[in-house]
Amino acid sequence: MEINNLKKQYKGSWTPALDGLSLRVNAGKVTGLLGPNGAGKSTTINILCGLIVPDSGTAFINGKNCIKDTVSLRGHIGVVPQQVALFQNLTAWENFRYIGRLYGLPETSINDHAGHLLQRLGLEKHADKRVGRYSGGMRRRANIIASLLHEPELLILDEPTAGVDVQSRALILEFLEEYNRSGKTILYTSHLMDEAQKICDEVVIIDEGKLVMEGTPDELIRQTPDCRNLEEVFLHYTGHSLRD
Ligand SMILES: Nc1ncnc2c1ncn2[C@@H]1O[C@H](COP(=O)(O)OP(=O)(O)OP(=O)(O)O)[C@@H](O)[C@H]1O
Repeated sequence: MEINNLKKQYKGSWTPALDGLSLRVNAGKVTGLLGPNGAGKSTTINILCGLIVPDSGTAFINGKNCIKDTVSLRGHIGVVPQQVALFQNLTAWENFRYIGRLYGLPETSINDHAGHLLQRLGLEKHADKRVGRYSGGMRRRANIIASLLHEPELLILDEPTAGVDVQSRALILEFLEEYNRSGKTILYTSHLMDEAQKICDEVVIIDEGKLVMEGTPDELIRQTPDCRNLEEVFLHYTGHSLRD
């Protein structure tokens, strides 16, 4: 995945959300897209998914243009948005069957694949409950399953562990590592630096819509004076001022 010189300014906004952002995500790696509030992470993800059109710049996934080839890209990427994107009045099974049909998947493949993922993400006993009755952690896990039904090569997650309990978080991270070991590429955003340091092969730090630093967590920690962990590196490059 490659982004070049992306610029985006929302209508009515004084400052750009993306101000010439360029970055690369290598295939088969877990890459963390990190930045303070308002840095431009969700805007970047939404452009990659074809939900937002940038003012200028390019974005390619597997050689396909994210701005022009949105329909053909859909089969290659799975997206887990910050907000739970499931019907609250339907059960998990009903949601997955509906989403699977939208992707044109055969019924048997939806059943097999969703069944396996429900079990792997600890939801098999709750599959016939309405999603509206799920806890926050269960909703997040169900959201991940929905994004994986079509077995995408690239999985993009926007803060997948925000606001979940320790158990759900541990299971989600373990699952993502396992998914990556099966050869898939993951791009994810988080404000949790210890988590990013643990699971990311590479991290990209952005701020005010621009690239600040990129590299492996170890490289960045070694290169940055007086920093012992990724959180210290992050604060070193993005500063201590609040982004209210
Ligand atoms: N729909 C919108 N209309 C106007 N401004 C927006 C819109 N969406 C985002 N912005 C602004 O664009 C900038 C980048 O926002 P974005 O949501 O991409 O940042 P982020 O890094 O994902 O932040 P967070 O960590 O808080 O989720 C912010 O200043 C935000 O207020």
